[in-house]
Amino acid sequence: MTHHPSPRPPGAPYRAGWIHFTNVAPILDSLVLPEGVSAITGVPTQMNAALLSGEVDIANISAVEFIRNADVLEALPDFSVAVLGPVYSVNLFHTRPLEELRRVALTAQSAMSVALLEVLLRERGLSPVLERAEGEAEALLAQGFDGVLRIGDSALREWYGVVGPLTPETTMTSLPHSARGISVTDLAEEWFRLTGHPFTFAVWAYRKDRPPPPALVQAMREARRDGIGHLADVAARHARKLGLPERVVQHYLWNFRYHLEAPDRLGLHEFAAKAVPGHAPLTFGPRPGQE
Ligand SMILES: C=C(O[C@@H]1C=C(C(=O)O)C=C[C@H]1O)C(=O)O
Repeated sequence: MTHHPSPRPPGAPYRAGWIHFTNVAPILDSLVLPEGVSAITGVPTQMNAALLSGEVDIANISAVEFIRNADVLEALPDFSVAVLGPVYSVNLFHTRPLEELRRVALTAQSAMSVALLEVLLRERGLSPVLERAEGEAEALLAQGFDGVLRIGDSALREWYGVVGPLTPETTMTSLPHSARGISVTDLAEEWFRLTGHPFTFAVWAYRKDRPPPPALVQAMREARRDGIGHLADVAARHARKLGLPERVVQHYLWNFRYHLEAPDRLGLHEFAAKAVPGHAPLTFGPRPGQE
């Protein structure tokens, strides 16, 4: 896919598009946009489209859209939403074993998780019917789907609703994977079982002809340092918003890898080879200090 919107006129404001899920809060919550930069927010598929149409100049987008459009996009070298092992918020809720799935409901909010699910099903030689359908997992399961893919804050809440509660004796990782007849398969954990690598869900991508002003990248790095340095506060604030225990949100957040380090790139390249064979080479901006 190649898009050619006209270049930004000199002096025009630089526009950012943020997917503002809780997992990006440690970067975005304390971000102070430099002068001349504005921002809109939306779900992943909206921000993917906004970046590709030229409506915004930079966005934290689904990694798969970065890979599919690697000919026109470049990514910041040190920003990611990645995990090694479970992520807790990219979940397949199912009522029969994976091998017996017939009809799976997909969310229209996410490009990444759909592409990941397709890779994981293919690796197991499975091919259930995949359909777009919105709604809560339990409601969709009651309507005849035997699998429901959910992402983001609502997936985290629904996961906890099925497998919780956390008690002082338990940890997030010791919670069961099924309860009340519903199993939850965490797609990032499945990816880890398959590859032993992290899974990179999002990168911060921009059009190659519209790189971000250095002041914006600097502000993002400072905001991330502040957010990670005050993770308990970020978690407490978002736990209230989500209606989840603080301990759950704190574990959810500290589990993310936000710096696109070598293992995260390895996972990204491995996923790219599996999901988008023949993709253009992935390019990244200069590393901090080398700009
Ligand atoms: C892991 C998640 O990460 C997000 C998932 C995305 C997607 O599925 O396309 C895009 C951006 C990420 O921030 C999540 O929100 O559950």
